[in-house]
Amino acid sequence: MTEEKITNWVAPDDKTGEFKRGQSQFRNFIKKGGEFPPEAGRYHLYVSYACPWAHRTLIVRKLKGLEDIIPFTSVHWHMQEKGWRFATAEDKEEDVKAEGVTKDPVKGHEGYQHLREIYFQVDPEYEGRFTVPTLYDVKQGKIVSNESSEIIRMFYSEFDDLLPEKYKNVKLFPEALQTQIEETNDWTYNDINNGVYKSGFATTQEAYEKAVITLFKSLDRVEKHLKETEKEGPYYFGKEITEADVRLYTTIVRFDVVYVQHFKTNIKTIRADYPYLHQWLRNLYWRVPAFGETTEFTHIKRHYTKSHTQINPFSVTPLGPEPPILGLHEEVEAVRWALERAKK
Ligand SMILES: N[C@@H](CCC(=O)N[C@@H](CS)C(=O)NCC(=O)O)C(=O)O
Repeated sequence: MTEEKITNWVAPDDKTGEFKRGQSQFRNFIKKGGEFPPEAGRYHLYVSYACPWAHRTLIVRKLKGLEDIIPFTSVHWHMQEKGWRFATAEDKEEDVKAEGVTKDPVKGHEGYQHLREIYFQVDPEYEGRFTVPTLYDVKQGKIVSNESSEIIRMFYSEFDDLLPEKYKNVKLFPEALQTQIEETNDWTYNDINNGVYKSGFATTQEAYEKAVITLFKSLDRVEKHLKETEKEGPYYFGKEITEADVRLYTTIVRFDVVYVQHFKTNIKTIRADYPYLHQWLRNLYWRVPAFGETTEFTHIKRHYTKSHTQINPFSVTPLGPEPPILGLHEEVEAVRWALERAKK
C-alpha cells in the first residue's frame, strides 16, 4: 500500500497513470420555499482565485450583480497537505491584496485555519475532498453545494426576485440556446476544462498523449467555431455572454500562463497559434469587468507551480510568459511581423 497524500493526484501505484476526478459530495439547491431559500447575506461563497471551477462562480456572481447578496472569501493560493488554508496576518501583502483574501469571516468560524474545518463542522464523518467552490448556508451551518456547475445555475435565476431589472435580464442559459450550450459543455468539460488536468497529472506517457491530443483537437474545434461565427458577435454564441463563455474562459485564461509548461500542454499556445480564441479571450478580460476583475494571475501562477509538488517537487515558479495576457490589440512579435508583411 502506498501512502495516501492529498497532493498525489494520481496514486503512485495506479498503473493507468490517468487522473480521475472525484464527484462533488454536496448537491443541494437554493430554491424559494425549499430548505435553502434565496436570501441576501445568508450564503457565503468560499473560492480560490487560482481555481478554474471556483472562478466560474466569481464571474457569474458579478455578471448577475450578486455582490451585495452573496459575500465571498478566497483562500490563500498555497494548497498543502491539509488542503486550502485561509490567509493570516503573516502572509505577504502581494499574496493577499486581492479582494476577499482574508481569514474566514463567518460567525462561529473564529479561529478556522483551513477550509476542511468547515466540512468537518458540517459533517464530522466527511470523507470526500475539501474543494472550492463551496457555497455555505450561514444560517443553518450547512454546505449547500460544492459543485461549480450547479452553483452557477443557482446564481442565474434563484436570486432574481432580489435583483434590479438590469440584472434579472442577464440570461446566461437562455432557452433558445440550451441544447447547444449543453452539447458544447459536454466536450468542453471533458476535453478542455478537465483535459488540461488529465494531461498534467498523467503519470504515464500513454495517458498524457491521449489527453493532450484530445485537448488540442478540441481547441482547434473551438477556434473553427469562433472563426465561423465571428460576425455574429464577440461571444461564443453571438452578441450575449452565455454559460459557454464562462466555462471556457477560466481554462483559456490560465492556458499560456500555467498549463503550457506546468501541465505540458505545449503543442501550441493561445497567443501565437489561435488568433480567434486569443481575441475572444482578450475581449472578455479587457472589456468585461466580471472576467478581468476576477482574474488574479499571482494566485493562478503560484498555486499550481508551488502546490503541485507531485509534478514540480521544488515548487519553482517560472517567470514567463510576460505579460500574462496581451493587450487587446497587442500581438506576439512573430504574429505582428506576419501581419505587417501581409499588409505590404
Ligand atoms: N467538480 C468540482 C471540482 C472542484 C475542484 O476540484 N476544485 C479544486 C481546486 S481547482 C480543489 O479545491 N481541490 C482540492 C482537493 O481536491 O483537495 C467543481 O466544479 O466544483
